[in-house]
Amino acid sequence: MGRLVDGKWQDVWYDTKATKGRFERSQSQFRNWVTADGAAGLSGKGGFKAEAGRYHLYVSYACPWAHRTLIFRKLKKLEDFISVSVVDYLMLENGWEFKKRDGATGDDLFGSDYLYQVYLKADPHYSGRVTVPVLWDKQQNTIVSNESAEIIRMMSSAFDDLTGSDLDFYPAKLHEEIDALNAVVYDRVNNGVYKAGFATTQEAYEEAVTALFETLDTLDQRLETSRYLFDDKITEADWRLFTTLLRFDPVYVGHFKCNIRRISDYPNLSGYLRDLYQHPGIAETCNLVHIKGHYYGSHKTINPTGIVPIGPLLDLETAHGRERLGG
Ligand SMILES: N[C@@H](CCC(=O)N[C@@H](CS)C(=O)NCC(=O)O)C(=O)O
Repeated sequence: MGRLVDGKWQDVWYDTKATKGRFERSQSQFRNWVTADGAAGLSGKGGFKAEAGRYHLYVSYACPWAHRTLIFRKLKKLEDFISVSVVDYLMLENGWEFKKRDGATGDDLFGSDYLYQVYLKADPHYSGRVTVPVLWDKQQNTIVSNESAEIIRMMSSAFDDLTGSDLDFYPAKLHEEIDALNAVVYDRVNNGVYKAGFATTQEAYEEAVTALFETLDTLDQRLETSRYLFDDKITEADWRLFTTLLRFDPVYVGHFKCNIRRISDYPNLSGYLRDLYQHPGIAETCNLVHIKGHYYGSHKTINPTGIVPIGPLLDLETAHGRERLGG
């Protein structure tokens, strides 16, 4: 775990001293957008037109943020249009590494050893964290974006003329509602588990865990009568919640001490998780060996022995019974 400072790698863990033990996630710095015609998007510069074979994704199967992009690449039929490299699941003193083992592919573009070397190709003086996912432009040789929330929005629509996909996970009439729910789920659930797990004071931990379970309780109620978060059509908000729910019982309950309840204890969230997992194409994007191996093996300040628990037994394949709610 570490960061680049003016282009030099430094091996440092998150500093929570200045924030009373609270983990604060830093902002992603590459914020350009791929658009259908290459015009500038909501932030950054223009010049990134949607074209077949031009872009490359760097992901980790372990990472919930990168997992979003793998799901959108699959569902939006982008696999033949955007290539992908998968980092090794262990993230140690050199940050994310490229190795060819257990589904990790190595760096298919440059043969790099470490992901920070890819960041340095885009900006030799980069300062900041070296995170996945990364959307790379093979034409301009730079990073388009390292912000998953924005990469999935690009994938949602920019390539539609090429792929012929008309699946819309962010329908215009729901923009405000989806954005509002995403903001809560991001703060209290997606990032909430990290705030609990990386807290270094009791107060910071309890604050995060309390907010997390209050929100899970509310979501479970919402899903009592609604198959997905917005009635019977899957939206972006569902996929953003899914990647955290998938990791919850195998990792966040134990490793991040998010243990008031398990997802399997929630009557509706548990079936909802299975429903999304069983959606065509999704199981192939899920890799529990990388997920468990990464968290338990990489965070030595939390789990010094690196031992990966064998359990829990998961039932992701069993019937979810949610067809009764429509969709
Ligand atoms: N806001 C970013 C966050 C990405 C992120 O933090 N990814 C983690 C992996 S789960 C990472 O690469 N962490 C490395 C680090 O913080 O040094 C996004 O959603 O794309």
